[in-house]
Amino acid sequence: MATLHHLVLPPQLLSGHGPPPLLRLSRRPRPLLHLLPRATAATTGTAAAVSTPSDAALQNFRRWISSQGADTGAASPTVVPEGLGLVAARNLPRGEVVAEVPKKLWMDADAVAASDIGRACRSGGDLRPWVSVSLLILREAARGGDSLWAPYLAILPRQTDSTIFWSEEELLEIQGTQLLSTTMGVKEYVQSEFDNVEAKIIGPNKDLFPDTITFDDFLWAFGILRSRVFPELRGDKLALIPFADLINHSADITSKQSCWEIQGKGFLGRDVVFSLRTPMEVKSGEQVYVQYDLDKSNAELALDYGFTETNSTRDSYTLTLEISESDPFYGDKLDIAELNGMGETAYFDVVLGESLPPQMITYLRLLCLGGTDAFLLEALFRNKVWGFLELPVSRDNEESICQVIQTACKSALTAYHTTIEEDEELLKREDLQSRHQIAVEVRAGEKKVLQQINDIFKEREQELDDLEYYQERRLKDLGFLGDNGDIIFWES
Ligand SMILES: C[S@@+](CC[C@H](N)C(=O)[O-])C[C@H]1O[C@@H](n2cnc3c(N)ncnc32)[C@H](O)[C@@H]1O
Repeated sequence: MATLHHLVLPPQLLSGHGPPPLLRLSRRPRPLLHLLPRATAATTGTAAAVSTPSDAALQNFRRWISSQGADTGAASPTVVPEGLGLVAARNLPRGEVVAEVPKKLWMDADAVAASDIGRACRSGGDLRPWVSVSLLILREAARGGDSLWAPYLAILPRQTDSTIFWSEEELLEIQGTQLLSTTMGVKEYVQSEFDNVEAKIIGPNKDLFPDTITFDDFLWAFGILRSRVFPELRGDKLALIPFADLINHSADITSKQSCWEIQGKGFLGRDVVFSLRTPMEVKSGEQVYVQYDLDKSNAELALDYGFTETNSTRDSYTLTLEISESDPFYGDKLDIAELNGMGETAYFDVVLGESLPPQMITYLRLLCLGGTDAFLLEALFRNKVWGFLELPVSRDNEESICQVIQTACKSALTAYHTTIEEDEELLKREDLQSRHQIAVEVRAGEKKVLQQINDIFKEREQELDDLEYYQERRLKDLGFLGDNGDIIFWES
């Protein structure tokens, strides 16, 4: 039987009245974040309610970046509605270099290796690049003014509106969403990585990490990387690039062309720089923007960066389909799925206003195959069955995929605590706080996609009598069935 997962709120978020907390006698560790002085003023209004650095910190950062050999004359870090951003210091034609940041300023694996935590990170075994760069950020923050990066660390935000930083109360606004489940999954993953580095690196190296590093500190570093690393610089290439990472996102930029490159400069090209270019012409005094990622859904934007777009192509829902182990044909179905590049579980991202992903219906037909259609699962058909499943197999099979999906969509829709109409009313309000707005946009988007999927299969259910099924196609192929559906006998 096909199963389609919808995601439920973890019990601790369903009620504000859990069991009384256990009394702990240990001192609550003081988070390292107090060492990070991104300052005071909070921007309000339609944009994110983010804190912005003091004038002094910003001036200090500007002085530092140019004194370190970065070429940043084309744009200036400035307070903008999105927090900090880069504002053009002169008219910039499309493709003009906005900044060149030398490698010695990047916070990346090489910087970790060259730093005083390099040896500890190496001895910690196979640390993921983001984990070791996070430790570098935290270590450098703890070194205060002694750190090369102190002026940069001082202007980093303490938080973004990413859902990883939301309170339990704020998370209640995304009850029932896939975003909630992903957020909780990411936090659990970060927690397990934290437990590992705490045991292997932080604990045994008190000389390097004399201040307590809490999970919140580590989550902050993770959030900084997640929101500021250019998407193509992930994995081993992961690097935080001061100054270049101040560039904000605009939905108006739809070019797929990359806005940056890594270049060799100077004698024999030995001086490696990160070169950021403007994807659009920008007038002096205007903010330079880029497109962070055209393929991310609103839920992904909310999780990674803490904002969403009103563009409906960002609304999506991931259907998870799986061949149940209790299915009497489990082995055969799995074999067929694997032969066709799929597995026991398949994920399909359905986007609002777009047709269903290729192979979704084929996979669904496989999941629901049974009864008198089960002969198609026999070894004899193994190499052809996927092709057969691309078209309707039988009325029973097609009816059951329609019902499975409609039941699953309806069940997923009941997990949300508001209707699409209620969400749309809320979105008309101008006083919505940024996190509330993100929550409403994501949950409304998910529900619209679920509704769309439900409607597609409801409509299909009405058409079951008009579809052509495997047996008819087969008879036609063999020349036994006329176009109007009558059986052709040799005698006639
Ligand atoms: C790469 S940083 C850009 C610099 C950042 N604004 C700062 O103050 O340091 C990405 C973060 O900027 C903010 N941001 C960027 N583009 C935005 C947008 N279009 N709307 C709202 N916030 C945005 C989000 O907080 C995001 O996580």
